[in-house]
Amino acid sequence: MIKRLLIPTYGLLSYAVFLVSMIYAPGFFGNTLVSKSIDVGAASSPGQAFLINLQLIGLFAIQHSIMARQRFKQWWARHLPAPCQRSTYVLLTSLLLLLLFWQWRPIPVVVWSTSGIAAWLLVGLYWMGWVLVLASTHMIDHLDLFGLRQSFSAMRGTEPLRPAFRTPLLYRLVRHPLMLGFLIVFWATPEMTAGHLLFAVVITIYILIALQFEERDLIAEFGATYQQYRERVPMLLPRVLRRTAAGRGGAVPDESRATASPPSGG
Ligand SMILES: C[S@@+](CC[C@H](N)C(=O)[O-])C[C@H]1O[C@@H](n2cnc3c(N)ncnc32)[C@H](O)[C@@H]1O
Repeated sequence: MIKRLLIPTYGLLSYAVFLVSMIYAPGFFGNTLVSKSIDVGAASSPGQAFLINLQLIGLFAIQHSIMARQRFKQWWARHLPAPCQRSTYVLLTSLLLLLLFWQWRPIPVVVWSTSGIAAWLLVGLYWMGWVLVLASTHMIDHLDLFGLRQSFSAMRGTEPLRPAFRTPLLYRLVRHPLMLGFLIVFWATPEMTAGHLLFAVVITIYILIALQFEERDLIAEFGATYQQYRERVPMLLPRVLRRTAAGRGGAVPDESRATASPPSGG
């Protein structure tokens, strides 16, 4: 009985910490609404800021990657009740994000700056990125992604259903709309500073690598269904945009094929 109450309480607390980080994030990356943002904070030399910031991203990336892998999940299934696992992952991810927001050092060298209509368009694109992020979590399974479904199943004393493979709406346009939303958020800014650019470049590389591993797991789980999906639907750039780019003379590589062989290991 105690376990049945403790597990959902833990799940709700983890979700609350996640909400705090996700409510703060748009202000942090958009340099708006909050006092400590990506371009505002304690002054340090560019070299020191660079090193501290790299460590903050590194911590987040290491935790996020290790805990998302099947081998790690099998290992900690022996130490932690199954319904708490996703909540713990969400809790640690959110705490590391909050640490990054708090400790991030600005490097205020301006790389590009826009004004007028271009600036407004970039701000609009930035907020569209967040809408894409939020919508995508609901299209896959918001409650499962953030551990709430598992917690409530424990409260009812039932086994949570394994999430099914799904391709609703945005997932018919690209395979990773949630990550596409994040990439838009990190790059769409009217004024790009060196600190912001550092974050955008490193996290983009990280996301592109992490997606190879995620797809490897998805193929292991859903087999031919996911393979066919991969052949049919582009990874991040919708076909209509790729055709436009190709029409303008830009050579657009086929992402589906480019990612056909995920890296080994991990
Ligand atoms: C944080 S979500 C990101 C989903 C996707 N990479 C995206 O950017 O939209 C990661 C979880 O979604 C699951 N997932 C990804 N694509 C899926 C699909 N089409 N159907 C069901 N689950 C999916 C993965 O197994 C993983 O547990």
